[in-house]
Amino acid sequence: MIAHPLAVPAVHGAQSQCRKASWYDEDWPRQSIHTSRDHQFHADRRRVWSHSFSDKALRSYEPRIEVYNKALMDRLGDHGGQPMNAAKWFNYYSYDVMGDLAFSKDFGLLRSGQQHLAVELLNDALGIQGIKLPTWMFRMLIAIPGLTEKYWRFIQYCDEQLAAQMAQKDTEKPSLMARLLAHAGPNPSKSDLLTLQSDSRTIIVAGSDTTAATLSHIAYLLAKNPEHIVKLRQELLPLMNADGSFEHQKVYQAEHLNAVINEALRLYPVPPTAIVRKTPIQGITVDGTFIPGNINVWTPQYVIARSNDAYDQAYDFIPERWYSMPHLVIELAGYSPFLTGPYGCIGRPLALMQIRLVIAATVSKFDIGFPPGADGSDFVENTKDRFTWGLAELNLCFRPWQRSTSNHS
Ligand code: HEM
Repeated sequence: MIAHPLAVPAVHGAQSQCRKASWYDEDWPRQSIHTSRDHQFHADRRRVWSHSFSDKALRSYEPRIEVYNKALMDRLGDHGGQPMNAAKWFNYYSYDVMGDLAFSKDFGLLRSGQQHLAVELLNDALGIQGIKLPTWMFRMLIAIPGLTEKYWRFIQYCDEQLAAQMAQKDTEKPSLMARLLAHAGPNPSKSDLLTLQSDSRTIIVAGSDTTAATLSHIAYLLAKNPEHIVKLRQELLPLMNADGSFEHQKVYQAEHLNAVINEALRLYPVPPTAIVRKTPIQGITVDGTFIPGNINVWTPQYVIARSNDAYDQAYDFIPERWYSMPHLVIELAGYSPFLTGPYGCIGRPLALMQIRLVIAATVSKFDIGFPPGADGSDFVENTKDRFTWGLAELNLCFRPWQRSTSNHS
């Protein structure tokens, strides 16, 4: 582990010779855009995926996302300001959005309010991976019949989503998976099929879990620091449409909104710790220290975020450090919540669009606070690092708020 801000560009930057470590082989022979360790295979796969994240594609997703955004606001409102597990509802929201965009399928979690088998399986599967066993031990464990049944049921579930998508002929709503299938052609080879199955799993995990965790942490931080809800409203309400909705085009440059998201991702990055890379044979040098070749390294964003070498007042939630108080960022190179370089998050623009629109809608409709006597410490203390975050219950009150009912905010 190298908890040094300058290790981030050295290990993950565009010029770095470090490559994905054997941890990514856990699913071999399946390899996706995320798990492939073959540089050329990965670059080719990324090219295929990139069409789904163009500006044009993103614009076409916005009305689809808006449907789930409205449903989420309805659900937050249904509780009438009483305590509710916000992490659960953000999870349902991000899973519904992922189902629609990735598979043209409405999973209906927000509508039904019922835990979906897939979310349960996803949590169980990530729980097993979160133990972070050495790859050989993990592969041995999952080969023992019955021991890791839930893990295999999740893999099977992802394969079924792909099969359903393959069976679907024409759809009015193009999906990420349909684009990947179109590229593979009508009769994908056995290895193409393995890749598509693995990509299906990547979409389900990367496309929902990360966004839900970030929304939950932002809501927690806003409940703890309500002065930033006031500040967000001052910035966002002038950008709101007459019907109370927001357009991404109008809010994507809102500096305090972006700063709140940046600061939440600094304090609670996903994944928080281990994005493991293998150093090149000749080794690397970080701030004058030589790191030998052929070893596993990672640069824990969670730890670097709390380092005084990287940030002034490192433990404090100060969104302004990202625009009007840049002196509070001592070493910017250490901040990389979506990673940079060849393996950086391809879903970044989609994730940011969803988060901006949900936060704008939430603060324009609700005050966010903790139930009486609570301060949210249960949430942070019981949330676990299991590659992404295994979120604990986040009990929050969303009290309806309207501009006319408040004097100052
Ligand atoms: C706040 C939300 C998100 C955060 C913080 C985030 C962060 C990251 C990070 C740090 C990585 C590198 C992981 C590694 O190398 O093991 C990554 C990779 C990836 N992310 Fe995201 N992500 C988010 C949302 C999304 C969404 C919505 C999608 C959409 C499907 C997505 C798709 C991917 C994919 C496909 C990769 C693998 C890219 C590659 O290896 O070339 N992510 N993400």
